[in-house]
Amino acid sequence: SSLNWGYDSHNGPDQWHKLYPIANGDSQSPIDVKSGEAKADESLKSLSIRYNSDSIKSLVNVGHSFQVLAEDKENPSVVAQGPLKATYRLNQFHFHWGASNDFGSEHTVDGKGYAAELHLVHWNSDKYSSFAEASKNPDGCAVVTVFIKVGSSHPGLQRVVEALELIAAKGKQAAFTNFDASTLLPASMDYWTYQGSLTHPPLLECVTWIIFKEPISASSEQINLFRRILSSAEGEEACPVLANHRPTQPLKGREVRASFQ
Ligand SMILES: CCOC(=O)CCc1ccc(S(N)(=O)=O)cc1
Ligand SMILES: [Zn+2]
Repeated sequence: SSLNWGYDSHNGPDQWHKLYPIANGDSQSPIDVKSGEAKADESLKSLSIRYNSDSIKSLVNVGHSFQVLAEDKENPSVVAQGPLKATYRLNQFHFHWGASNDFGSEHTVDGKGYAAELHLVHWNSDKYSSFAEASKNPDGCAVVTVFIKVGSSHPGLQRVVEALELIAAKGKQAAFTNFDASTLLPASMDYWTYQGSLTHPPLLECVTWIIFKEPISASSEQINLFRRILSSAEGEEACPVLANHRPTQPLKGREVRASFQ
């Protein structure tokens, strides 16, 4: 039976390798970004991000987290350029958080964790016909990543966190439209990039990671609303998702490049 993987001691990151041996692979994510060892690469172009608010459709509780789903068939939201050699379509975005605001991000920078981390998940629609197909290839996916630190309330995030009460229980889905995901991006487009994997099962090594250096801010109340997401279904004893971040993985010789000096 497929392990109902999660983030508890009995089904968490240390157990995943039993059903997903790639967990111990050579190109796993997240990693600790050592800023002094990143290679400044002038050939890295600036990112081209075109998000349109009519491609965002719904919000779903997937048990260990929630996802904002994008319609990725016609007039999609896309990312291109930067380290990418193709156009990648937005499939969904989601967040990772921890039990306290002292940690919760998946990637870290020089050992420092943030309170949360936003992942905007895209797939290579020049070469593949779906996320599932793309995820079987090293050039299949691109995840644009934004660190979230605790500070002032984030206006763009407020619509997302207010909608979470509609999908408190595992499996719940709600309409969520007319949302401009670009409001969640930081002002600076400086980023690090490296080749890695999905950060939870199936842990496929299909991701070009693009990590913005500048975090956005969210209030502790907004981040607290993430923790009201339940891994339990309606009618079951409520089990809040207090944390859903994988520990950093060995770099195993991979290079991290920086788009800035
Ligand atoms: C091919 C089926 O794969 C899935 O459904 C997993 C999707 C999945 C998408 C993104 C990520 S993350 N945290 O690395 O951005 C993990 C897993
Ligand atoms: Zn993620």
